[in-house]
Amino acid sequence: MTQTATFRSILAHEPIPSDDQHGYLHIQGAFCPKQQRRDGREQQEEKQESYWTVETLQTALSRVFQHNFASLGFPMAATQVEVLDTVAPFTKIRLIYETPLQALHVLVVIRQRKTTIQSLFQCIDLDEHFGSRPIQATLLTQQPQLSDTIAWTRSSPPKFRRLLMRPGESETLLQEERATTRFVFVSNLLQNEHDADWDEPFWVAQAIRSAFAVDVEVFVNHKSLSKYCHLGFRSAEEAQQAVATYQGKQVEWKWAGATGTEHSITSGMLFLDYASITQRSRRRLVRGDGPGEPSRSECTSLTADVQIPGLVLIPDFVSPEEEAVLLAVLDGPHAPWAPAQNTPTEGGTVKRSVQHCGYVFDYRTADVLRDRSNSGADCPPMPAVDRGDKTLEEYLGESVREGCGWEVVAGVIERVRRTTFSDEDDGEHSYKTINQLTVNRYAPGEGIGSHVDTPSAFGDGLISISLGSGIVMEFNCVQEETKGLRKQVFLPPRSLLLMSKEARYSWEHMIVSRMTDTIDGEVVRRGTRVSLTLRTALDKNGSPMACVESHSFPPCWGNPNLLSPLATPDCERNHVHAVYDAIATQWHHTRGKRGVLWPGATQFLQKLPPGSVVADVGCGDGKYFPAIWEAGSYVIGTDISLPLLETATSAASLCDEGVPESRRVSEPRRHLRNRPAIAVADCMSVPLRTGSCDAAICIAVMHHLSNESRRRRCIEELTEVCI
Ligand SMILES: O=C(O)CCC(=O)C(=O)O
Ligand SMILES: [Fe+2]
Repeated sequence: MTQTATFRSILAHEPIPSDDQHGYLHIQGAFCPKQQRRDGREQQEEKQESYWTVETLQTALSRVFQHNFASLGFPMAATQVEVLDTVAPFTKIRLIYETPLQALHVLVVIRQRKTTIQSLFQCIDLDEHFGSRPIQATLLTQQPQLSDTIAWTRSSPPKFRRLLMRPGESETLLQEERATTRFVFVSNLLQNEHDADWDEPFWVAQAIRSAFAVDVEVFVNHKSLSKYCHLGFRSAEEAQQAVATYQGKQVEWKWAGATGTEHSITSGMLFLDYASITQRSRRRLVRGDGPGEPSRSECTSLTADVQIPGLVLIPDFVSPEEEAVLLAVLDGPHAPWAPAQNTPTEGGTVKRSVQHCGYVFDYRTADVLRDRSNSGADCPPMPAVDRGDKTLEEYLGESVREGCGWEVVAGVIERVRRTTFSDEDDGEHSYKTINQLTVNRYAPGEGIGSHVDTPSAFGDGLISISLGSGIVMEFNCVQEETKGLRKQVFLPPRSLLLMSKEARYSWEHMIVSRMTDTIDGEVVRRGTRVSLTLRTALDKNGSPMACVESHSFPPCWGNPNLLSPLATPDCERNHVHAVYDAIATQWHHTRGKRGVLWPGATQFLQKLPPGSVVADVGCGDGKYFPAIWEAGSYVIGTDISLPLLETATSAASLCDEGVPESRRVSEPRRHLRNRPAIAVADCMSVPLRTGSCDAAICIAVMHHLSNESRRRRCIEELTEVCI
């Protein structure tokens, strides 16, 4: 779960009518039908095309919530259902119940059963495809005067300070309030971090409210329940009073559980501080994006007008024919889209699809995964040209004519490396060290959050080629003097955008998630855009990483085995297989024949019923064969090293010369050893039928497998031959 997502569990963030004792429940999700995309993933229906309106949704939800649906376990009907959003995908719904306790019951049902939007609508026989994610449910506070829309951002040093601000508050006011805002951060909530009862934000909120004995909003997130929370008091004075009273004290948290049982636990020594302002919200204030403020500036299509030093737009960098071939391979049915990854910038996961070549960019850590042999860091190499005597353009032309998609990707990358970009102030530059490609696919409505590409991960010179639909990219200045300045640039299809120097480091770039762009006054509907982002991944010293490339296509990424454990990594080939092949004979004489076995393994073998068939995966020179035979079982041995297996079959291995007495096979069992059943095989793919063995052993093999997915795969294989 990402930082932003954790704040989903904020309690009490919506103003509600002040009248009564009703219970208010917020449910969140995408309450709008989804289309199945070609790649099988879900896509929210485009709002313009959807028949699904606030009214349809309101009617459907009323049917769901104004009945007691036994199948869903809702214990009571809501007295009112309100759709709070006015546009698809309608994410916020408010349910009003007769009493807070009723609302609480429904909350518990939704959370415990992980109720999905699909299951909600299924029960009224709505024949549409909705999301399969659990609904998020939040109980609303009874203190309407406290809440406003609140902006949270990630922590910035000092660690626990967070912003809580109300729209319309001026920066000066916030600055003044800084010392004593009405918002307070409280840490050390628990003496014992693992207090089992304290596991539900609702109880936490209840206990804190009753301990502070004044109306207070409680902001907790699931991950930090045991550690900290934020409190919103009605005034700075009340906050001040609370800080003075509770600083360094221990308090007794008391709450009534779902069944009414009283609970109580003791806090740690509380630490309280006022919440502070973060940069992001400051920027919002500077650029005046609050309610009633002037709306966004219009987009200019020419970078010349935009004037961000280091920003260069080259129209028609790829030809329409090249574009068609590129789209066919990158966005076709076999496009190797990576699994969704977490990104803290966009509230959970990257919504658009992404592919990486060369090195994976990890959105969770905002860093490049430099060790390609780690699990999750495995991705196709950079496609490279192999053009013989042809010029690059001849090679590209031929590849386009023959529809060789990967060759065209490789050729275009090479064209970028050879392009010289000129800069009035700074002379000429080219980016020959490009070693990383990220392909982004933006369906209409999808975008990318505002960011500067991690400077320690990528060098100067970020290049983005747009294919398919054009799009407006927005630039937000983060340089101190001009912070908050914002410019928009239209990136036409087939153009190349270079962000270098100031444009790369002092401006964030983003693509707003929306269905249309306003380009020079005209509203233009977005289509699907596929972009190629080319960058130079850096090592920890800031030098370009090696370019991992291949000119055999398609690069080894037959999706869905993008991270296939089946391919033997070079490190295993060179440092395991080759070594055992080379030392097989010595190994057998110095290790195998000495017959030193692991007691755990021999005990296991002895416990097997006589007559069992045992797979010895990675059997090497058959060191365990005598123990298996001696236990009255049969063995089938496999190993990747033929020389090692040869020693298992050699006369030497079958006679007892040099073998300690205790490891020799007794006379009645000798016949078993005459013809050991062995095969050269990779333990990633054991050539034995499912369930054909009674037991499997795999001794001193696992540590030779160089990543987690390969180790897991080996264990799966072992299990499979025995089921
Ligand atoms: O799609 C683009 O043009 C930009 C992508 C981007 O900014 C990124 O992947 O960091
Ligand atoms: Fe970027």
